[in-house]
Amino acid sequence: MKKKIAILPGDGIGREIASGAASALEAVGKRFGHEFELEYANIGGAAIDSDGTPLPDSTLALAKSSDAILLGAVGGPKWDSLPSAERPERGLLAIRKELGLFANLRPIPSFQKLVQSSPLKPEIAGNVNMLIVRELTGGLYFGKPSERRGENNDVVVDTLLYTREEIERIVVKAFEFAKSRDGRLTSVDKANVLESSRMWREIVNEKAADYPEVTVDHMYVDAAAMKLISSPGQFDVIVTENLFGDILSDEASMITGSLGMLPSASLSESGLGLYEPVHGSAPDIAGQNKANPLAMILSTALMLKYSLHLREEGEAIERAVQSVLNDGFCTPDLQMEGSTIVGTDQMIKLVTERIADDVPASADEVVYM
Ligand SMILES: NC(=O)c1ccc[n+]([C@@H]2O[C@H](COP(=O)([O-])OP(=O)(O)OC[C@H]3O[C@@H](n4cnc5c(N)ncnc54)[C@H](O)[C@@H]3O)[C@@H](O)[C@H]2O)c1
Ligand SMILES: CC(C)[C@H](C(=O)O)[C@@H](O)C(=O)O
Ligand SMILES: [Mg+2]
Repeated sequence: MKKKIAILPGDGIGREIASGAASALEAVGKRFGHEFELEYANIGGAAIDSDGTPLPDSTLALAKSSDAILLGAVGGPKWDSLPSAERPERGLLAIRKELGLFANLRPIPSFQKLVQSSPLKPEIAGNVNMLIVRELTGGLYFGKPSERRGENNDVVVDTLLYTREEIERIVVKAFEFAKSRDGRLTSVDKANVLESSRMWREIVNEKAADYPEVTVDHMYVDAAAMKLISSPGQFDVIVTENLFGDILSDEASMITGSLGMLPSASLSESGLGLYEPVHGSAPDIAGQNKANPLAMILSTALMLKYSLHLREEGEAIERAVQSVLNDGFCTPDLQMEGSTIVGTDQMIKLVTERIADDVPASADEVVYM
């Protein structure tokens, strides 16, 4: 089977970890007899430098003509002083909007082997398997007006806007995931203050009638932030609006132990998917061979499962990652007893070799989604 994959490395560690995705695909292709045609394009700061815009038309065209898209990360100090409409992050927001990638899935599992990496007590962090379903193309990120005003530019407005349809489709997506998992859905909002959250809650309650097998509860976002730390094991699927989901997923990464461990999938109604780590371009460690490439490699596994419908192949990557961690290898962002710290390149090599080797499933296997 031949599939075309767009790879958009972006900036900072995005460029270092993207090679992990390519190596993993090469190993999967060899072992399972698939041909992956990888085409690279710029996005973010790299695209500002090459084309003068964070999302060149050619990058968007490549993404649209591909079977799936892999993205590293965008942004960095070099472009931080640009006006907000010209920043690297705008390229990321624009590709999400242009491709209609409204459903961002961020699985948060605990790995037994990594339990020391979490600042939480092992009995709290050790038994978690949650999925954050984040709305990705609406809310404060896209509402207009969003501008500085007044004679001295000292008044500012951002707009949190959602249509009923936008909320319905993400809520339905979350119910579907909850139905196929543990049957528990937590909708996170701020309905004690925000009108948008009141409509969100109304829609969740309406849709609940179609999913009698799913138990629904509502939680205010401030309380949810606390519960993620005090009792993360209580969550199965969380559904929430764009900004709340952004913040809560970085917080939740500390349950697994590092931002460098969290992959994500962003899906459209047509089925096109973009896969990227939850983390950013990490300028503080870029170019030092210190970045954890596993979030990117695990995003590649999600791509195989959710866009290319190659579940066995995706699980082969997840199993290879697990096996490398079980043998005590980790990048500097992780902590394990008796571990061997390796760099980005070596971690990529270790995982790639084990994809080729067909490692057996381990007893504490983590399946991301
Ligand atoms: N999806 C994206 O492209 C994305 C996501 C978040 C932030 N950003 C951008 O990235 C830039 C830096 O933002 P930030 O520093 O707030 O967030 P960040 O996620 O880049 O980094 C936060 C911290 O986590 C560490 N970290 C992140 N990924 C890691 C990995 N794979 N391995 C080891 N350590 C890792 C970093 O070293 C840093 O200390 C900004 O320009 C921001 O806008 C982009
Ligand atoms: C870089 C930024 C625009 C982005 C977001 O806020 O969505 C990032 O933080 C993420 O989580 O993917
Ligand atoms: Mg974020």
